Amino acid sequence: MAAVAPTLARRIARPGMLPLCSRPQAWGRAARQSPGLPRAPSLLLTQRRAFSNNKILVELDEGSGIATMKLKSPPVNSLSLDFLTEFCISLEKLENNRGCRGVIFTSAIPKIFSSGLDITEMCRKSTEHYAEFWRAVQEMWLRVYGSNMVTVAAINGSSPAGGCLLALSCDYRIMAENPKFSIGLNEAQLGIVAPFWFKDTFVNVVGHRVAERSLQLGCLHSAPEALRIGLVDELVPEEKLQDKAAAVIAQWLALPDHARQLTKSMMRKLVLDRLVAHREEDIQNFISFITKESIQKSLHMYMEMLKKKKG
Ligand SMILES: CCC/C=C/C(=O)SCCNC(=O)CCNC(=O)[C@H](O)C(C)(C)COP(=O)([O-])OP(=O)([O-])OC[C@H]1O[C@@H](n2cnc3c(N)ncnc32)[C@H](O)[C@@H]1OP(=O)([O-])[O-]
Repeated sequence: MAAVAPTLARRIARPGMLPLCSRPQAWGRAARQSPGLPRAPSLLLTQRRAFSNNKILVELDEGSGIATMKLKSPPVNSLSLDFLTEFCISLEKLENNRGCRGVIFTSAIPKIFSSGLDITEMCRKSTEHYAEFWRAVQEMWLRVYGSNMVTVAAINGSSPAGGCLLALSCDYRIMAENPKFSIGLNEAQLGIVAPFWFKDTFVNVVGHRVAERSLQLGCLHSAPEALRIGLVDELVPEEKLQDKAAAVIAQWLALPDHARQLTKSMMRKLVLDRLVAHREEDIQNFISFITKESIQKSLHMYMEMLKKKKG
């Protein structure tokens, strides 16, 4: 896998090449085949296949067609360029496997789902690096938001900013009912601005008013508050999270794939098309924004604040 990752990173990064996700995936593809009557995954006598790279562990239950992608990039599952590259490779493998019909995203790190974009990737780097990094962030979102598969986030820890975006991009969100875990698009607290496609994804989940207030204030919502505003769909005790996620996917997979996929595509197309049509412009916007001295100062201060809080 280590040999494959830089190749994909280059494919994602090279402006002249057709981007991997030049077209969202939820349309223009034949429906996945349902393996038969839907059954609860626990009742199946099935084979599990696992594959892993440095930062993602994938398990596919071949009987139910449900895969689990476990994020395992200590200490906090930050979305670095390497992480995003490996994430997209793993997801692409599942997308290409017609036996896989649903994916659960969860974390292998206790108490943290994902800490969002890796802030160090946005500090004092070259414009080439920023372009490569931002293309990889776009790619993750295009792949998850446009996926043909049923996607469920089993949020077993805190999930700020980019971590929240990953969860928001899924079809369904279940969070561990621990009031210490928080989730939200807190970019404003770092002195940075969530791009339009983060905002659109958020609005599509919670509605305009709730999204506007939450974005302007850079809110991190506790798990109960996240349920109240519709940012997550349900809370369950942490030990029941994975079983609940599998049961939800089984329920969604009970419908004919083509009808569910076309409906998903119809609901998400506008937002996906907007980024696909303006991908390069969005990268340039990111570069102009992130290279501002004031923004670099804000990010530096935020990282210092994280270190102080720790020490
Ligand atoms: C336009 C752009 C849009 C941007 C979108 C984004 O996603 S912006 C991202 C917005 N994200 C946020 O605002 C989240 C900021 N993070 C947090 O709030 C907390 O770290 C936590 C709640 C995730 C975990 O709390 P905890 O007490 O369990 O852990 P801890 O706090 O002790 O950290 C352990 C180590 O990890 C480090 N590190 C942490 N996060 C990041 C990161 N994103 N990146 C890099 N590094 C990060 C931290 O510095 C420390 O390093 P050290 O000193 O060991 O070298």
